[in-house]
Amino acid sequence: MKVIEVSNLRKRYRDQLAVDDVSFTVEEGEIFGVLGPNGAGKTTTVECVAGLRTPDSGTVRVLGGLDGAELKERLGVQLQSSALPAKIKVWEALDLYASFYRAPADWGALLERVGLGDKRDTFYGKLSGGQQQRLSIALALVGAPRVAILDELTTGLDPQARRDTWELIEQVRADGVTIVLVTHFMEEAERLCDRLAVIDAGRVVAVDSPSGLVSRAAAHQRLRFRPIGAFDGAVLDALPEVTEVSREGGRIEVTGTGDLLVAVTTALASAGVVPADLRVEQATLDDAFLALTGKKISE
Ligand SMILES: Nc1ncnc2c1ncn2[C@@H]1O[C@H](COP(=O)(O)OP(=O)(O)OP(=O)(O)O)[C@@H](O)[C@H]1O
Repeated sequence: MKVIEVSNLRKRYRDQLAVDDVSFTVEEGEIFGVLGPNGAGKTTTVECVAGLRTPDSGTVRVLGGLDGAELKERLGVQLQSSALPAKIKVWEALDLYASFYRAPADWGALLERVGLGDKRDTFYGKLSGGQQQRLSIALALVGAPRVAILDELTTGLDPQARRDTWELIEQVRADGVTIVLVTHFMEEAERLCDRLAVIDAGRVVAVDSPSGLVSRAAAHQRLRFRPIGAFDGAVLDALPEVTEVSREGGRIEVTGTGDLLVAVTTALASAGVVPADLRVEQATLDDAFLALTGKKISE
């Protein structure tokens, strides 16, 4: 079931065209990434999805067409700008946010879940960056939403806090919440997202799984090995994944697409050839992004 349908979305701020033509759909239960460099139009797009901005044109349908109060009940949003006053205590923030919903989650349990059980009475201003981020995730979830939009979830966090947050997001998804994750971190996108929309300059340049993007955009992967056994290049030439087989001294170099490693190793095994010193130069999501947009994403 599609929980979000965005079609031909367009949004201009005075002389700045922020979102030019964005379309994508999000399936129930997936972690859907919106990936792009700074200023690509990601935040504007998700603000339109959340009903916080009105698009100039195009349509957004969430959960079959909810809007207004119904939409707010079902959608949890964590935006980059949602800073709280320094003097609000953790429990007060949760209690306040819970009061906005007809059927809120048990925020005590949520607090434990985000690892802030012992910070109930701490002022927001006294929390570390990672703890503030965790609280903002708890606040996005306090209405027990079916869809959560999380914008730049781990920006500014150290690597450990970032990994902890990723684990938390996976648990939230396991509970059946559909998640839209705005990010410009490739590692985060690769690790968490089932599918991604790559956005550049207000346009969607591709929608696919991380591995699909990698194999689609970064067409050429390369394998190198030293064959042990009687090697005949024709065995590999015949594979649809293989584009080229070349020899360099005693080493073989194979370029190709798709599941090249599996295809080549399987074919070699059936031909009785052992690929010694096998090296794989795997394309990454960074390569895919570069191939799709012509630029490197800034971290
Ligand atoms: N309220 C606003 N008024 C005017 N221009 C805006 C406003 N918000 C965003 N913009 C501009 O619209 C473009 C898209 O911004 P947006 O915040 O949607 O991108 P983004 O991909 O989320 O970037 P970032 O990761 O830096 O937040 C940018 O050029 C930005 O400067």
